[in-house]
Amino acid sequence: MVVVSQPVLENFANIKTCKPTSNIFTEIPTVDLSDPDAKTLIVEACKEFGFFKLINHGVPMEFMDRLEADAMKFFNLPQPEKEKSGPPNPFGYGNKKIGPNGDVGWVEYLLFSTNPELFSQNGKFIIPGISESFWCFVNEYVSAVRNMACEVLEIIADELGIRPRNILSRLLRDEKSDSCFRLNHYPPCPELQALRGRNLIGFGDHTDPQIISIVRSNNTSGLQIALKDGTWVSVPSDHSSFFINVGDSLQVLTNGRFRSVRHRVLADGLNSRISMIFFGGPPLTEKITPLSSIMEQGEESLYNEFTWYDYKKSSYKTRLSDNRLGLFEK
Ligand SMILES: C=C1C[C@]23C[C@@]1(O)CC[C@H]2[C@@]12CC[C@H](O)[C@@](C)(C(=O)O1)[C@H]2[C@@H]3C(=O)O
Ligand SMILES: O=C(O)CCC(=O)C(=O)O
Ligand SMILES: [Fe+2]
Repeated sequence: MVVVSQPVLENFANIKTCKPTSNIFTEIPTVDLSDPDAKTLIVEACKEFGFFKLINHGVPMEFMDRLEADAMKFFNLPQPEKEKSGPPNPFGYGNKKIGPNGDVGWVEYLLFSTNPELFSQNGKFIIPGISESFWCFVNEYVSAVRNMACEVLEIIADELGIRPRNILSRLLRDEKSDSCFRLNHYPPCPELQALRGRNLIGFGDHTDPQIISIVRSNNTSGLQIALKDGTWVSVPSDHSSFFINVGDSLQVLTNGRFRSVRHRVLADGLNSRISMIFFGGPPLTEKITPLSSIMEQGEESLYNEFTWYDYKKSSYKTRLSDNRLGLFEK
């Protein structure tokens, strides 16, 4: 990776670029949630890729369309209007700067907590400048996607022999669940040609710290995942499906059986990309440790014991591409 030279492309100051990859992930594991074989396919995909595509998921298309339209309305506001909802701390509107430690990308975003106490107060949305309708559409979408994420986690529990089967899903349903929701807007970048064949990074490579992330985007591609051998592959977009990422916490809860997927987003030269991601996280006090019901006799945890609070605190001191889990490996 290189940093774009100054002052030629001042707009892109500090935004990284990467070599173009021609690998399209054509064999992307695709799971039909209504298929009786879904459980085997989900578990295989989580072990091999930490990633799969979900179809027939039961989340109404109107929920996605309504939210996407309101999100676009927000991102089309004049810059000073949007800035009324920022800076992110970590919740709120952010532009180019990702997290507190100097990461930047060709992206603007809104980050919300889904914890009711941090989402709204006295019937008012906690982030200023967000309309009532926008707030309702976020709520409607997040509730439906959370339910679907819980169904996936229960299927995983069944297939791995984890008892009780709601041991993972209850972490997302808990009223103190530290889940969050992100709307990302990657504006088109017509100046891309000036980068002489390199790609501009929209959202730099990273793994998600939570248990599970549910990604939905419009029909502009850009998402890439890293395979086990480190090769980057492009995920063809599909606006009616969800893409599911295993997060660091699920890697630990399964004692490394599942793999937390490294992913990134590249900017597009012509089209705007909108993505909506639900990050399913546990309550802050929850211990993130391998589930006893999957451990074989004599098997030891690969990780030192920590709570979600410890992990989150440590994560916010890291740069996006750091190996955050490495700090907790035995
Ligand atoms: C650079 C950072 C942004 C991030 C917090 C962090 O310090 C490291 C993890 C990042 C990440 C990646 C997944 C999600 O988008 C996110 C909300 C999260 O929980 O961890 C972001 C954080 C962020 O943007 O605040
Ligand atoms: O925008 C996307 O598709 C993915 C973004 C992402 O990985 C994140 O917000 O953590
Ligand atoms: Fe991510």
